[in-house]
Amino acid sequence: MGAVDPYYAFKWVDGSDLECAGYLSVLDQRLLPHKLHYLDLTEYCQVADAIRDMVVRGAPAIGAVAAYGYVLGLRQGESADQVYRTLCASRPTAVNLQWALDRLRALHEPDWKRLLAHVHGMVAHEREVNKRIAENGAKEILAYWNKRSGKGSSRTLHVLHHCNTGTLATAGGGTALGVIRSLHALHKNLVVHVNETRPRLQGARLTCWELSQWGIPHELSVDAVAPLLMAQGRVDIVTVGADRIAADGSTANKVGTYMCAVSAQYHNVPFFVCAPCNTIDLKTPTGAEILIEQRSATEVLNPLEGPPETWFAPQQTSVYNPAFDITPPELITGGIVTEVGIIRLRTSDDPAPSIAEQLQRLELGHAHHTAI
Ligand SMILES: CSC[C@@H](O)[C@@H](O)C(=O)COP(=O)(O)O
Repeated sequence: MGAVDPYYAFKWVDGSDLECAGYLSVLDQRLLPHKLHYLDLTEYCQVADAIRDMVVRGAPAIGAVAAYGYVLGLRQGESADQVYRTLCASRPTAVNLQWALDRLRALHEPDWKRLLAHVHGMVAHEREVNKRIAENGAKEILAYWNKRSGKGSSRTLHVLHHCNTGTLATAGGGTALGVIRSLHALHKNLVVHVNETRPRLQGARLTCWELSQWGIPHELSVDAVAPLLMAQGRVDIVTVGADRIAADGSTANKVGTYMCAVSAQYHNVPFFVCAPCNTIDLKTPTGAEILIEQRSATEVLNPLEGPPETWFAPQQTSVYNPAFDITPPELITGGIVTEVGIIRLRTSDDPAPSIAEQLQRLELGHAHHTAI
């Protein structure tokens, strides 16, 4: 899958002279699918605001963008601690953000230009990681599909996807959507059922847009339709991304993921989580310790930010708006697709080694494989 998209979620633009030392260009995802508009960020607080306001979103993308924000902060002469704290607080659930900032801070590198070179390296690595996730996931799902429907079967493969996990959400070609894209290259007869993903509609606005850019057939439904689609036998597999995976496999992802996983298990549909290894947070033992970001009531009550007559509910309505939910490991029946291979989750009738053990083994195997 060597396709290059005509758009990007973020890009560092080098300065041409001493007046302009370079800046971070980010696609304003709030305006999609109607407008492709890029913002130029030169200060770390602008980066923190862009992450908080979801100009840029998606766990791996905000990790990379925060890393560039850290460089901008040091270039401004701000203290490393201050920049770290501000960026870390911008969105708390996705571990990639903290992971990237921890790595940069640990370098104790005062020269922003050297740090910038380091961040470019991290982003290039993430791009490779995305490619491998896409390859591993497509291979795994195709093997499952061939077994189920007969090798070479031209039957349509129906994939359900929640939220957005494509180029827009990552530093490369995507996680779960990257898998779908690779799968589509191998098995043309594929349809993606896209959940609209209330309240911010990442599925409707972003995933449908990316799938149409890529020429992949898709159909949009409101989130609550997912269990019915499964009951009707119209979903063969579910693939989602992840914002943080605890040591026991519990997965924080966009709210609505858990509903899909419960339903997938009930209907015997394999459920795959696709994520880079740096989304696995072995320091967090279970899902109960994952901090779930709470977002504003406005997102639910008045998403168009219009006059009172366009509000979706009475103005005083009290709102609970968690951005993510937690899917327990026993519901991740397909496994976790990473760049080093597939992690199998412990189920009651199929005990598997811990995630830490599997990760270590897969990483060793991967290092061996790439060395030869
Ligand atoms: C590629 S990443 C997985 C997740 O980051 C994605 O599915 C998701 O939940 C994004 O949430 P968002 O709130 O849009 O940042």
